[in-house]
Amino acid sequence: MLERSYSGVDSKAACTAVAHDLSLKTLFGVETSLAYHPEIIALLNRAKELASILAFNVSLISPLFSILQSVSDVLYGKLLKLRKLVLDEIDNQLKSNQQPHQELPFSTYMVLRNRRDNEGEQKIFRHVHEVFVTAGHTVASKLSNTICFLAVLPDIQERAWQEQYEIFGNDIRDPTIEELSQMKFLDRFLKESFRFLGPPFLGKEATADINVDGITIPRGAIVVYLLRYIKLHPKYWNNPNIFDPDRFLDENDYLKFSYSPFGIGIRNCPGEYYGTIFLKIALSKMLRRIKFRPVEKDFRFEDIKFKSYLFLEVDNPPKLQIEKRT
Ligand code: HEM
Repeated sequence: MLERSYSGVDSKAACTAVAHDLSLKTLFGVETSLAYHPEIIALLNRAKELASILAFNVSLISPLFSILQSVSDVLYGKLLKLRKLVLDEIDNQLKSNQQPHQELPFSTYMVLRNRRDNEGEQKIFRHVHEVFVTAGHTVASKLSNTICFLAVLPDIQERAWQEQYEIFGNDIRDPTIEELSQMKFLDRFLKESFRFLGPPFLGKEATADINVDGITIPRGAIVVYLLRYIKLHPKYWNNPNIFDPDRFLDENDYLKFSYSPFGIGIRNCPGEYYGTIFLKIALSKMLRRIKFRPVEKDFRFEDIKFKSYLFLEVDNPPKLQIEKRT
């Protein structure tokens, strides 16, 4: 039960718990309440940091493979409690499930199939862990970072709340798909947030010789495109460093490929729809219930520092004060 207000809330830990709980619930049908397990949250965040160090130093993976394997086994070992929570819940679900297995959540069905194929528990848990990383960490970091933007941009937060009020009045029920599609300002807010938060760069291998402005990129070359640079370049955006959701009012105002937070082409993100819907539901529910502001009152958007993990993330999230809306 929310009291009137809390001060000093660590949005990163809170959002890691919420996002992982929800992705486990959606994809495995498992209830975990990770907010009551701060040590698991800390380990999950450490695992993400390890993964991002490797992502930026792929050349280390091969020479250090056996060391990395042991580090990751220690990490998985420490996550035993989580493994138990998840696998016990899946077992309960399977025991009480009267439907054919195809009716189970997709990921539970995958675990079951792995078991039938006699995969070891370690391998099965790795499958569960992959879901944490792709579905849990991505939305957790986006959720905590967008809350941080709302907190330090009170006018934007007020407009986002106003839109919710127009759709729901004082009702705090879950939104329907139709109501989600009415949240145009929230859409623009998320788009603008992703301009600051998406991956700093993406890499692709050229599958054929490609000619770009007279320069030939040979087949097999790795092409790295610097998204961060493009998304904040004054050639493509007016006042690129200003946080302005309304720049997305007219989609013709920006070049298609100067904005691609979910990647481009056939290997783009398959979780785009899930991730966006997740964030809209979570933010809609929060905006209607609470107001965020930084404990340090002078903290402004310009004070935010970004750091590259797998994605760009707010490196210095302010502690938040949250206040219940009446
Ligand atoms: C809102 C948060 C998310 C963002 C910003 C995001 C962004 C991205 C980006 C930029 C890529 C690389 C695409 C490319 O190389 O062109 C990617 C790949 C991927 N994402 Fe996401 N993602 C998000 C959420 C999710 C979720 C929720 C899932 C799973 C349910 C997911 C699963 C994946 C997978 C499996 C890939 C690899 C696709 C492949 O290599 O074929 N993502 N994501």
